Amino acid sequence: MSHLDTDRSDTDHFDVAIIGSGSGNSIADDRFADLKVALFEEHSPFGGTCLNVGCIPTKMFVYAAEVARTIRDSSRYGVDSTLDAVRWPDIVDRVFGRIDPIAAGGKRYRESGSPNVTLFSGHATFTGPRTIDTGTGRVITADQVVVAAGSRPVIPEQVRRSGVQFHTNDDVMRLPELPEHLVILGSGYIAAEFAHVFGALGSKVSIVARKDTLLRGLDTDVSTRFTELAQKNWDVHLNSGESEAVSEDGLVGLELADGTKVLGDALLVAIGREPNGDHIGAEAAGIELDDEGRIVVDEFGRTTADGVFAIGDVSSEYQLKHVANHEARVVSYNLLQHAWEDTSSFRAFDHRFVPAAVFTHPQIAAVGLTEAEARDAGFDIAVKVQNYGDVAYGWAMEDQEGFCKIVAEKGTGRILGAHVIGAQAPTVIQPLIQAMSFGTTVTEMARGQYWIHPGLPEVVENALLGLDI
Ligand SMILES: Cc1cc2nc3c(=O)[nH]c(=O)nc-3n(C[C@H](O)[C@H](O)[C@H](O)COP(=O)(O)OP(=O)(O)OC[C@H]3O[C@@H](n4cnc5c(N)ncnc54)[C@H](O)[C@@H]3O)c2cc1C
Ligand SMILES: NC(=O)c1ccc[n+]([C@@H]2O[C@H](COP(=O)([O-])OP(=O)(O)OC[C@H]3O[C@@H](n4cnc5c(N)ncnc54)[C@H](O)[C@@H]3O)[C@@H](O)[C@H]2O)c1
Repeated sequence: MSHLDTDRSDTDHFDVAIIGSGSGNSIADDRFADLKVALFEEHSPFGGTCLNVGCIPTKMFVYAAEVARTIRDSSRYGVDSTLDAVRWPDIVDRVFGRIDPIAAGGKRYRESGSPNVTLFSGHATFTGPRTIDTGTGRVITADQVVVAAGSRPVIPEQVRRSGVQFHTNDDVMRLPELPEHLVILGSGYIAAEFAHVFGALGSKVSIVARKDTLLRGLDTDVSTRFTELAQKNWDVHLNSGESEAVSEDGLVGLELADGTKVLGDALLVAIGREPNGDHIGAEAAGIELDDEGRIVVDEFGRTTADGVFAIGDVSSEYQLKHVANHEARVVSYNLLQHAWEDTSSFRAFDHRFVPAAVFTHPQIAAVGLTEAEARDAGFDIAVKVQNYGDVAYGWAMEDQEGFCKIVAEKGTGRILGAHVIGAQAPTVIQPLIQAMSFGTTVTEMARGQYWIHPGLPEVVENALLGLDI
């Protein structure tokens, strides 16, 4: 018996407690069949952000937006077509008609299909070390706990107190009608993806960004190109300063620092997401949060409280589902070691080459260091920017927007970063993620394999060959 174990005969005592049914729900698989597990989810629908209000529905909307865009752009290829109508309610039904039953099925499974798991549909709050008020009238204890409580949209105080009606990713995908004019506060992933979705489906889109570029966290060449293209596609207000939410004549929107009013019939707030670690009684549990409200974890996912792990948006600087999934796999394994202080049998998080993609128009994907980060880190680097339009498939697409940029270390030929903007960027970049993860050098990658001709990944091949390493 480890020092974490307590009295197993107590009905309110569990082997493992998991707070959050997003990535947390994947932890208790068949390997946990002999363990008594408590799972907490306060929200309906069940299944967390990615399934219900994040990755999955947004990408289903993005696909519909791509179809609409393809139709609108078809004449440049000699194919004339007209977009007859966008049936927004049918698009919403297609998305949630698929997702809602999956969420309901997931909940049913945890309620009645997995006998070792007890689902508590309430807000979990620590009242002491590994002691949790379930929000359903019971207090439970557990030998080990995983906090997988995710994050929520940041709402600026001036928007909150204005009383102006606004939306977030939680509800904007279920609007009863397609807005004629959507005003978006923010310039990051969510703003870029929803601008594409609503813009392509027919809404006028205004983006209000505090600074001079959209998607500022990305490589400068990518964010600059994206900002230029966004200015052609949408009504973009850069350097807005702090905006106030306003409503006028039945319209809602923002008043920028210079007094300009940007008004439409719906306002979307997308200025980042904050971790939910401040809502779980962290202090009573002995769980430390950092300055940005994230739960502090080590490479094994251990928090500062004995027996308590954390994964995903609540503790990770990467608010990405593939990272939350990876962390869930690692912590799931570590839980089964029934160890805490002796980490010799534990697995560690691998955050070396975390990729990300923005499913906007054009699509964007990145992995590793930006050019500026590589220079700041003191690397002697070679950089190559290869246009989609330089390779045969890019000609076929008449592409004048996309490029693949690779940053590599001179001498060693090590790939330090890759940045793609253009059609299918998240797919085009995957071989570069693989090369970086397995330590394949520029020359090995460029010439150690065939590149299908004339496939789009030839843009990667040519970028590699163009590097002066
Ligand atoms: C619009 C949008 C699009 C996105 N698209 C992508 C994408 O394309 N690719 C990608 O990689 N990532 C994407 N993400 C990010 C991704 O959704 C998150 O990184 C991921 O879902 C985080 O998973 P998680 O398990 O940490 O948290 P969540 O999935 O948020 O799960 C946390 C759960 O815990 C519950 N909970 C919280 N506190 C308590 C409590 N005290 N008691 C009981 N229950 C509690 C919450 O209700 C929630 O269901 C997107 C996010 C958004 C918002
Ligand atoms: N495809 C994907 O993987 C995907 C898609 C959507 C969301 N996500 C995840 O969700 C996270 C949150 O997305 P997001 O777009 O809300 O945040 P974000 O961090 O991507 O971008 C937020 C933007 O809002 C700006 N901002 C901050 N405060 C502001 C204010 N008061 N007024 C105006 N602008 C302000 C910031 O400068 C930043 O550019 C992302 O960082 C990402 O990790 C991922």
